[in-house]
Amino acid sequence: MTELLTAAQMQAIEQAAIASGEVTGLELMERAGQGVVEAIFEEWPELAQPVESGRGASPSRSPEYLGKDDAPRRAVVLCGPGNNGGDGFVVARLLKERGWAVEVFLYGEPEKLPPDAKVNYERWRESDAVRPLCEEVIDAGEDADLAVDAVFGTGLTRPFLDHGEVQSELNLWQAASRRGAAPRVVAVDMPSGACADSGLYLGYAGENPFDSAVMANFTVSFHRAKLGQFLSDGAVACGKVVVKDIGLVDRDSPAVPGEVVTLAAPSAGGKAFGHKYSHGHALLLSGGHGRTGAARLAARGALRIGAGLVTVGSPRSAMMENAYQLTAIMLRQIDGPNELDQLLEDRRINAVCLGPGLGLGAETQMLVMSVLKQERGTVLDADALTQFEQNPGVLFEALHGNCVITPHGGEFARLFPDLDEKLNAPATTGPAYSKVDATREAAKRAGCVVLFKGPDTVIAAPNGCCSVNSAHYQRSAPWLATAGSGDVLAGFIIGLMARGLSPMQAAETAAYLHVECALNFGPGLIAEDLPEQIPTVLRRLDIP
Ligand SMILES: NC(=O)C1=CN([C@@H]2O[C@H](COP(=O)(O)OP(=O)(O)OC[C@H]3O[C@@H](n4cnc5c(N)ncnc54)[C@H](OP(=O)(O)O)[C@@H]3O)[C@@H](O)[C@H]2O)[C@@H](O)CC1
Ligand SMILES: [K+]
Repeated sequence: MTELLTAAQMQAIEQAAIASGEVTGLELMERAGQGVVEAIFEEWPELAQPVESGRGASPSRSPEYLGKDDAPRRAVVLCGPGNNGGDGFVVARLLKERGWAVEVFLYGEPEKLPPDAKVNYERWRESDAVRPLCEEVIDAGEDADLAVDAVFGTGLTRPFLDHGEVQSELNLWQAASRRGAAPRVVAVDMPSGACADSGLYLGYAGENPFDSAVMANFTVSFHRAKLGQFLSDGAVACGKVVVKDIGLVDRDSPAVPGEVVTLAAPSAGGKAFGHKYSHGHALLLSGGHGRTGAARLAARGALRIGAGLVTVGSPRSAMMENAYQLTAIMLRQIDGPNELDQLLEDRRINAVCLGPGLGLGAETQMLVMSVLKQERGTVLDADALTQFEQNPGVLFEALHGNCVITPHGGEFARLFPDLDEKLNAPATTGPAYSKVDATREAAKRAGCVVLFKGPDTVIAAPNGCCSVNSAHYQRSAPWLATAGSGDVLAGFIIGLMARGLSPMQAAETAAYLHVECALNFGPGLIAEDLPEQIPTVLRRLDIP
C-alpha cells in the first residue's frame, strides 16, 4: 500500500523536516527540480540526444560539446507565483546545464515570489530572461521538445482560468505529442488548475476541463503521490504519475485515520488449511423470475474467491430458473423474511448479500431489516440500497459494523443526497471537497464500511480509515464498466467476509482483485468472465 497525501499533509511533512533542521526549503526545491529532470530522461531517454545527430549524446553534455550538426533540445518552462514555480526555475536551470535551449515564462510578479522560489528565479535571471506568461508561449513551444508546467501545484486555492489560449495549447500538445507532433507536457506535482486533494479542476462548472485545461503526459510528484492524482479528473489529467524521493522521512505510521492509501496486491486470505465450513458459508438472495442472473453472478464470485459454501436463496417463482443454472452453488427456497429468519438459525451461514436483482418493494425492505437484525457479515448493494431512497435514516439506524454497502454514483446520491450535492457542486476553491471526503462522511453516517464504486473506488470505514482502489494508469481497465460487474464485486466481498476477513479488509481485497481480474481478461470482458479469472490472479499474486 502506498499513502496518498493531501496538500496539507505534504506541507506538514515538509515543515516538520525544515523545522527539525534536517534540510532547508531550498534544498528540497533543488531535489524536487532534480527529480523532475531525472524523471523526464527516465521516461523519454531519447530526449537525452541532441536533435539532429542522434550520436550518443549524454544528458550531461553541455552546449559546447554539441556536434556541428547538432541542435539543442528545446523546452518552455511555465512557472507560477509559488514554490511550484520555484521548482520550475530549478528544472529550467538543470535542463540548460545539459545543453538545452530553455525559455522561461512567469505567471505572477517576481517580487512576490516566496523566498526559495525567488532565489531560484534570481539564479536563472543571472544568465537568462524570464518573460511574463503570455501567448508567446505558444510560438516558443512550436518547435520545442518539452513543455514544463510549473504554474500551480499543491497550493492552488482558486480557479486558474487566465491565459486560456496557453492552457488550451498545452491541452492540445499533450494529445499531439503522442504522435510526435508537439512538445511533451510534464506537470510538476499537478497539472495546473487541478486540485491536488480532489483531482477536480477548479472553476469548470458544466464545462469539460479535458477540452481546454492543462493536461499532462506525465506528472512528477515528490515524496508521496497526492490524492488528486488518483481521484476524479486528476487521474486522467496527470497522464502518468512518477513519485520522486526528495529525502523526506515519514514521521507518522501509515493507515491511521486521516491518511489514505492506494491498494496494493493483498498477501492475506490464503485457503491453505481447513475444510469447507472453516471457509464460511455465504448466502445470496436472488430476485424473482426473470431477475436471477445478478445473484448468480455474485454467488459465483463468492465461491471462486473461496467461500467454503455458497447458497442462493430464491423465491419460489425463480426456483426452476436458478436450479437449471447452478451446480456447485446450493439453492434454497426462501419466500419472505420469515423463511429467511428460519434459514439464518443455521449459524454456519455467516455472511449474507442482498441487493443484486432483488427488486424494489416492501418485501425487499423487510428482507434487509431481517438480515441486519442478525448482525452477521452483510453486503448490501443495488436494490437493497435504492429501496431506502425515501428514508435512508431507517437503513443507517439498522446498519452495523459488520456490514459493507457498495453504492455506485447513482445509489450514493440516493442515500446521501447532501454529500452528493457537495461532491458535484462546481469546485471553486481549493482544496476542494473530494470523493474521499464524501465517502468518509458517508461511512460515519451509515456506521459501516462504504465502498463508493468507480474507476477511482474509495473505501472508507466509520473510524476514518480510507483507501483508494485505482483503475487508472497501469491498472486502467475501462472494460470493467460492463453490466453485472458490480454484482460480482459484491460476491467477492461477501465471499471474503464468509472466510472471516473484516468488512474493511474484505472490501479492499475484493476491489483490488476485481480490477486484477479485469486486467487479466482484457478487452471483451463480460461479468461472467470475472470470477473465472480468480484462479489465475490468485496464482499470480501467490495467494494459496
Ligand atoms: N511541500 C513540499 O514538501 C514541497 C513542495 N514543493 C513544491 O511546492 C509546491 C507547493 O508550493 P506552494 O505551497 O507555494 O503552492 P503553489 O502551488 O506553488 O501555489 C501557491 C501560490 O499560488 C497562489 N495561487 C493559488 N491559486 C491561484 C490562482 N488560481 N491564481 C493565482 N494565484 C493562485 C497562491 O496565492 P494565495 O492563495 O496564497 O493568495 C500562492 O501564492 C508543490 O506543489 C511542489 O511543487 C517542492 O519544492 C519540494 C517540497
Ligand atoms: K504544475
